[in-house]
Amino acid sequence: MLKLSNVSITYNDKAVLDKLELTANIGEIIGVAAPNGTGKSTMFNVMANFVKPDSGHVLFDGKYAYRNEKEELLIHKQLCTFPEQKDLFGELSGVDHLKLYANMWKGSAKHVPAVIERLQMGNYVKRKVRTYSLGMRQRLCFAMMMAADTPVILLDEVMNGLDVDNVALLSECLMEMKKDKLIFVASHLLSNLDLYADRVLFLKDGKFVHEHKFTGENDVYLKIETTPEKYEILKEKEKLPLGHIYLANHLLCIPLQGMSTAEQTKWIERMLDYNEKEMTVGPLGTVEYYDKFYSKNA
Ligand SMILES: Nc1ncnc2c1ncn2[C@@H]1O[C@H](COP(=O)(O)OP(=O)(O)OP(=O)(O)O)[C@@H](O)[C@H]1O
Repeated sequence: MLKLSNVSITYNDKAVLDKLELTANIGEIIGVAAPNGTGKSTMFNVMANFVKPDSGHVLFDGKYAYRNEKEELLIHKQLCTFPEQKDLFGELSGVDHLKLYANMWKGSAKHVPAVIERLQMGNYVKRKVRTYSLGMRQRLCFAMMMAADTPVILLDEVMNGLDVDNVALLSECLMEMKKDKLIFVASHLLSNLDLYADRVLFLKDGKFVHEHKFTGENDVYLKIETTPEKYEILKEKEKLPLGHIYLANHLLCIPLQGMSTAEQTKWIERMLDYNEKEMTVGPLGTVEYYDKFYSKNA
């Protein structure tokens, strides 16, 4: 559906995207994680052709690239980027915004009432946008994208400024929407990505340094909260298994895959002496991979 090939872009002598490769398909939610200023928005801007890469290209449906206006139009009919709050019109109502997006992409606004109902916006959507709170505006931006209902959606910081209930509501909507869409979500709300993403891409130095897939077949780790001092003692006294990692100066992860039950139990018992807060068993999540790639001691 969407393919990036050899995409590079340099700003001020820094390769923000460096020969980036990616293939993504309908039915997927793809999380993109990286610290501020890494290149997530730049990647979306290239996907939407708001920025031309120095080299490489974006291909849709195996045939359309941004080679001319006709192709750009064909792609833009299929792709919607998350509107920014600053692009909303204070003197128009939420309904006006929704109708605008619905008509622009679908040529009809028949589905707008269903969007309003799903996002529980009925009590304020007829008011002028200048009277909305931050969270109300953010929900409207999300609703506009639902109204556009395109097959490809690029969401940059979609959960910004939302309370817990609204994060849960939008997360549910994303899961409902994904069956006939390809959705990208760039977010700093890392554990939220674990809820709905099929895979999370970690961008660093212009490339994806890791792709975390939520396949249900991820490696299982024993995760122990321990101090750097205790970790140093551990390294000396215990022969830690190959593949263990110590994340962000606080979390030791010991791979349990391939160990017998007796061996696994032995490690749990041994770690009781070193554990500071809690000890858990499970796969590494987005937060832990993020620590692995971006914490100061990574
Ligand atoms: N038009 C531009 N001119 C010069 N530098 C730019 C331009 N656009 C982006 N950059 C630089 O490219 C880098 C990546 O920026 P980008 O906005 O893509 O990061 P991001 O990962 O989306 O960050 P954030 O999480 O803060 O939104 C930054 O160093 C930024 O200053």
